Amino acid sequence: MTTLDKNISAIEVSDATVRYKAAAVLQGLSLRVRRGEIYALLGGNGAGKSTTINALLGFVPLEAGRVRVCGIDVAADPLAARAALAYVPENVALYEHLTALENLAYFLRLADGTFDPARDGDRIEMALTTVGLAPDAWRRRLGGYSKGMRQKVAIALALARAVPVLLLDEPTTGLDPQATSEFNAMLQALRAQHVTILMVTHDLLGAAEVADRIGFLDGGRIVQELEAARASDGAARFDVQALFDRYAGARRAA
Ligand SMILES: Nc1ncnc2c1ncn2[C@@H]1O[C@H](COP(=O)(O)OP(=O)(O)OP(=O)(O)O)[C@@H](O)[C@H]1O
Repeated sequence: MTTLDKNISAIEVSDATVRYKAAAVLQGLSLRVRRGEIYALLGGNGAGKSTTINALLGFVPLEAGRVRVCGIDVAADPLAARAALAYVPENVALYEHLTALENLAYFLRLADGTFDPARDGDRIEMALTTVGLAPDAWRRRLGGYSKGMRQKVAIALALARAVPVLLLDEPTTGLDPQATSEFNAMLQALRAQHVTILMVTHDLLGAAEVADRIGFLDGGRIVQELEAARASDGAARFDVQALFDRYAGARRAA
């Protein structure tokens, strides 16, 4: 994984404008996520959250501005930028008829032809352990997995590939409280490995539990940004009432 350097931006969006036909969806969006940081991007329907992810992945052209991932300009070198990213959609697409171990081995070999599960299997096991997938599930087909378990496999794949930046789209939607709490624990484990995470969500309270910073997107730009206070044990804490007030303020300001 990458070295933790809080001064280097893993994600840097500067004055980005994206237009679909007549409508400007991102309107001068600026956003920085530091290495090893968990950033939650909140916003109402149509605020431009998915468009922000698509801009990071180089799937939508910018009318103005710039997007960089680990210092790589997405427009100039989309393949190199994409190699630094793992995108985990709300509904993960992996092979249902393969086990977790087989899925990881297959996709790792696809990403790197020299990958050999017999020699490099430790990488897979470490990744599955970090995301907290119970070992008794490793040899079961994904067809019988819950949504939370599939998500763990997708994130384990990113970890095994040593991808420095994760983009998570609505990761806790449809997870039950147990799976949500496991997801939160997994994010802490990823943070310990200095993975940078941009998480798009509608869940303000969930974001307050795991994020280092929360940004509110409205009208295609960040209208409020809040940083968690650090407790003496190092844990990030938000004042939840202040968050709600700021969110309401953000929506009025937009
Ligand atoms: N390919 C497209 N062509 C035209 N308009 C689009 C396209 N994709 C998104 N839009 C519009 O851009 C706006 C922002 O969409 P986006 O999907 O980025 O919002 P969002 O914040 O992710 O919303 P949600 O929470 O509903 O997923 C919306 O008004 C949407 O209808």
